[in-house]
Amino acid sequence: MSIQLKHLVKKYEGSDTPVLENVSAHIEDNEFFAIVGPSGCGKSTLLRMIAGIIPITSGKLYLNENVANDLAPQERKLSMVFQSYALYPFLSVFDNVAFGLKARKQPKEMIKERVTRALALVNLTDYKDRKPKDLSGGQRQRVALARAIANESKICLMDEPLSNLDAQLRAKMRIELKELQRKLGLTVIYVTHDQVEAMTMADHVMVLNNHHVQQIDTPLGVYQHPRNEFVASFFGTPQINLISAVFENGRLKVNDDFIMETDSSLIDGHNYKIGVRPNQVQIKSDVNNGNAQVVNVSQLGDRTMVEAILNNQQEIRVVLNGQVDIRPQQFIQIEGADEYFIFDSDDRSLVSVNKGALVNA
Ligand SMILES: Nc1ncnc2c1ncn2[C@@H]1O[C@H](COP(=O)(O)OP(=O)(O)OP(=O)(O)O)[C@@H](O)[C@H]1O
Repeated sequence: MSIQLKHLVKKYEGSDTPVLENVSAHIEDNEFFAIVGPSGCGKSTLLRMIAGIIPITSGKLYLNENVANDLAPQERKLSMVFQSYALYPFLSVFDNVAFGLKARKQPKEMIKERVTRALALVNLTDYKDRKPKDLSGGQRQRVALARAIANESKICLMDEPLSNLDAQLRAKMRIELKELQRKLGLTVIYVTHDQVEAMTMADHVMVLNNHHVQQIDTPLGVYQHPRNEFVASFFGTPQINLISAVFENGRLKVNDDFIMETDSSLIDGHNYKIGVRPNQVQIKSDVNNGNAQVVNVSQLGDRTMVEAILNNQQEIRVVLNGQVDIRPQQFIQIEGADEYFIFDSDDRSLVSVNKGALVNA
């Protein structure tokens, strides 16, 4: 089932400012589509409009190329998995999974077959007689998932379904969910504020902020070609460095001491932001007198994160592979970047992707 959003707008009753403006997207059949963005940006609102739980203010929603704005939720033939699993505490796992099918008065044999298969898919066959209170968080999550699967709707909407799980279980469930989606050929729309979740699971990611879609792209696309400063800052840990600079005489002047080389021709006298991912910063650490002083070092196991101050002004985060022996107070030499982005300081859009050396003014 494909889904199309055309210029969707949502205003809640009693408010003049829209929560969402002009949201358009095409979600292909069998696609895992993630909606990401900070708290309050309207992710759940968008999902609820697609589900039919709240009305669309304007714009059109197409399900399989048919306008679906006015269809009741049950007519949309989709299933939903929420952050709170919404399981019935007094029903067994089996009956929880069977609930929707029973409510629709499906034949008994068919219900048994579908529920059994759904429970097997999520590895819960041995737990079918238990009550939700006797399950772990991850198992409860899988019951909710089995219920969505048993409905055999081809579209599954998920709102932060893994947010109540501990880090280890989350990582495991991400893989299981992705596998299930592939195996069953589901079209999944997945809401999360977690960039890692979006990056690891999705075929395409929609980044929402400030009532608008910032970018729709593949996970690599949003990382390698962020359309603006917000997207660049949202993806990647630790966060991208953003350094103010002005374009003068064919070079980006960071301050009176430093200049970043660029081969882009920019507007003379205009302000830009240099965006450098921490792992793209080139440094020399075995120097007596470098251009930056280390303020903090975090050993991350396989990597070392160094926070340093360039010329007592600009803070720069650097990530180095392996365990590197660098200490606070020490000087390092920041040499430039293997790759960096240039953003326009006014509208914060991406102007170009560069590589260059940081040289003395
Ligand atoms: N029923 C409602 N009436 C009025 N405003 C609402 C209603 N529901 C949500 N909002 C507002 O709409 C905005 C978007 O909310 P929404 O729940 O869609 O955000 P979200 O991106 O899912 O956030 P989170 O990640 O925190 O769950 C918020 O400012 C919220 O306060």
